[in-house]
Amino acid sequence: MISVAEALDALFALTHTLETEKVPLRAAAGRTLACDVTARRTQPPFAASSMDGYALRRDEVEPDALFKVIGEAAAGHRFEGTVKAGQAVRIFTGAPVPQGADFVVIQEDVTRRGDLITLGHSIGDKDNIRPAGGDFHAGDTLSGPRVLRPADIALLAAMNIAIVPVVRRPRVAILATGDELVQPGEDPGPDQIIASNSYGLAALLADAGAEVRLLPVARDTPASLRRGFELAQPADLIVTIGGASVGDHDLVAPVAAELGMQQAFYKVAMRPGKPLMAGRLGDAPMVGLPGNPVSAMVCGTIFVAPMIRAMLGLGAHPAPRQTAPLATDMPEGGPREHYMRATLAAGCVTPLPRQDSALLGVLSQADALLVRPPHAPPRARARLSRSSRSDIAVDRKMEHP
Ligand SMILES: Nc1nc2c(c(=O)[nH]1)N[C@H]1C(S)=C(S)[C@@H](COP(=O)(O)OP(=O)(O)OC[C@H]3O[C@@H](n4cnc5c(N)ncnc54)[C@H](O)[C@@H]3O)O[C@H]1N2
Ligand code: MOO
Repeated sequence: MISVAEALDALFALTHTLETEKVPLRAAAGRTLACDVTARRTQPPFAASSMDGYALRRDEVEPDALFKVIGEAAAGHRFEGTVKAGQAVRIFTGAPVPQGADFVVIQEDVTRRGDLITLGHSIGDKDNIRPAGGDFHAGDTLSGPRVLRPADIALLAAMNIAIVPVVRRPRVAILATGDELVQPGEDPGPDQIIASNSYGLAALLADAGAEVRLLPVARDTPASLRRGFELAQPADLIVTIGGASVGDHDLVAPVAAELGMQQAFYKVAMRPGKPLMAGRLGDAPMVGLPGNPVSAMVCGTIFVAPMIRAMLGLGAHPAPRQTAPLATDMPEGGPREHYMRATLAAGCVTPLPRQDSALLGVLSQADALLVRPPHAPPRARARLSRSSRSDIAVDRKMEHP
């Protein structure tokens, strides 16, 4: 059996960065910016007032100084003239500062009578002017690749970028297998259960940036599985669920092999998730996830979501990890790397008491996976010493590593 790190490397070797496409700015949120984008303008494009008040010359600011108001500058409407000695221009937030002026006195510090103003006594040094280019200059870049957050969308808009180059979303086809499976909302027979994994995986991979197709469940026959693989094309990644183990009805590997799958590996030294398989089927990588619900979700988090990010050009990186103090004593670990469902509270990590890989209720309570290396020695609960810290994978929401 290969290690988790070896399996992840083999999976990354099956992927490549997808091509770039252009989308309108409104459709770019959450997408991956494909390359550096260059600002088409300077912001602000002119020195702008940051307050409502009066624009005048700094060297004339002194208590009780008197000025004549010669005009007005509002946002979108500059004052065309020049401010000379003894003159001021009424100005509003966002307006271009008129020529000759280099200071804005806020209106609260001014007394106005007709077109004359008198300054108050506590004006201070702040000029209340935002310099041209104070935010960014034409030619500055927003660097890619990166996942575009709302703040990035605002920045691109200000840069006057209406069409955004993004990496195409990986098309993922999810094929659940098993005679026992029906869709949510259907009426299961006495021996049937709901195909929960497909929905959890779809949510996980869509969140990672994929465009997910859920195929009809394949029955436990070679013909139905073959049909499922046909329906999976075209895809950038085919993910099967179930039928990966050694039972008489576990047909994914033999049928995929018959269709020409070149196997990269089968079985990983991890718990849960041991019967994971992967390879290339036609042009697309294929990952065969184990059927147990938690196994499928853990493998999705540790392997498939990182593959999606690699295809988006975000780099070949494992799910993020951090360390946290252990809140409870732990016995010696087993031979496989163990991804234990755990909770984080007050910065400390606690494994949940039941770790059966069928328990979705436990997975839903978890907000982290506690990673125990193979043959981990017993661990005492942390007493605020660094040596008692344990690795945890993924962030608070397991679907978003
Ligand atoms: N003799 C052995 N038996 C098993 C071994 C083994 O090494 N030797 N490995 C066990 C482990 S570990 C796992 S994990 C499972 C993996 O089995 P399969 O990938 O073949 O999965 P299935 O048998 O099809 O299903 C297992 C379990 O999960 C349920 N399931 C399947 N698909 C879905 C779905 N889309 N949504 C919800 N639940 C699903 C299925 O009904 C079964 O209960 O094998 C062990 N056995
Ligand atoms: O590997 Mo299975 O995934 O332990 O339940």
